[in-house]
Amino acid sequence: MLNFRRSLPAYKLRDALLNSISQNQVVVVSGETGCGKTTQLPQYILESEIEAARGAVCSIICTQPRRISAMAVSERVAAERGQNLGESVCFCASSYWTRDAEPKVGYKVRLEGMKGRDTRLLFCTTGILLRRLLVDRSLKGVTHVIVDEIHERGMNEDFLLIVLKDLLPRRPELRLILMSATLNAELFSSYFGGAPMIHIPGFTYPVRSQFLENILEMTGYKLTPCNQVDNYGQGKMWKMQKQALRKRKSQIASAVEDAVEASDFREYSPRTRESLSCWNPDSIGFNLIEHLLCHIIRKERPGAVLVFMTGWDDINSLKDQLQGHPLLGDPSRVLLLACHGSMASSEQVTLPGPNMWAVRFERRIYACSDTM
Ligand SMILES: Nc1ncnc2c1ncn2[C@@H]1O[C@H](COP(=O)(O)OP(=O)(O)OP(=O)(O)O)[C@@H](O)[C@H]1O
Repeated sequence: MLNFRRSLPAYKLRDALLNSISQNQVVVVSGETGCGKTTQLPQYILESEIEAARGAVCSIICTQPRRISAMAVSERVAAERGQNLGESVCFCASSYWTRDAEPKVGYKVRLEGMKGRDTRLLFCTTGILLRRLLVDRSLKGVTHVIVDEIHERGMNEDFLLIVLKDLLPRRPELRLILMSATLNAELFSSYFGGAPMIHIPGFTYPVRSQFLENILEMTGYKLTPCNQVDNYGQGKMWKMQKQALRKRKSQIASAVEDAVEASDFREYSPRTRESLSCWNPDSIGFNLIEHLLCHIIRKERPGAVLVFMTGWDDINSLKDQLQGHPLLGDPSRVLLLACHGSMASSEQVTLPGPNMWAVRFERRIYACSDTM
């Protein structure tokens, strides 16, 4: 585990991050998904506090925009530290901490939580920290606040930043660390009076972008005017009709059509060019998704696929369609998972068996890191 932690891009900047945090009240940290911001930086701070003999008095709060990430991250961090959430399994390298006194990792989300007297690193939702601020305006005893995923710009997150900015002059020893993907770091830095920015370079996983034309070329799938209307089942005929009869194009659809027209796609096969000429950008295209999933599952080693949809209706209808497919609907090979904020957290965390594929449907693309 230690070797894995050291292999993450964040580790190379550990000292620089800690130095900057000790010298500045606010620091903005950015880096690509998976570089180790969420799981590592809070631990670096905790470890440096332990090294400075402040482990028993530090209190680090790391906010997450969603319940599922607060819970999953705390579990992961506890596991990396050889702990179970809320209890201590002490094989700390230093013998300084007795079993009971070892600083622990916990989480708190609405109506659920695992934290105790010795919790020094707490993952919680933004809403939980806002609620605490209602009754404890100066965050008494808190030494570090880490606001993660600030680029998502939710109402709660923005409001939290306003409240924290107001609090900082009254708590000069409090440290605020803002973490974001690469987007918008400057914006947050300037909001906090030019706070220093640290960028963690490097990818943990290689990322390749494949656009529609590449997918059509790769899979040989042919789009026709008829196979792009999705089946929402008998009860939802209105949705199919809306798709088929839509007269006014959305702004995005018009922009996409203009871009498609402007490009001649000369390097692609006639089949792909023909498909693109009749593509309806307003349609989600369940059939294309089904075809692509089959292609991935047949060609690649077992793994996971995330499919982002626009809403619960789409998620359910697509899942229904795939369940009837001989390959995708085979529960011994593929685990189909629908995920939505209204579902219980236990339902959202289901793991596939060995050598099985997991295909998970999500509504929000920015939730992908949690799901991974
Ligand atoms: N629950 C987990 N199980 C296994 N590995 C995990 C888990 N959580 C994180 N990891 C590993 O730890 C690495 C760092 O994850 P971390 O969440 O800290 O990255 P990040 O930079 O915060 O990404 P993001 O911006 O998406 O939150 C990941 O690349 C992944 O390999």
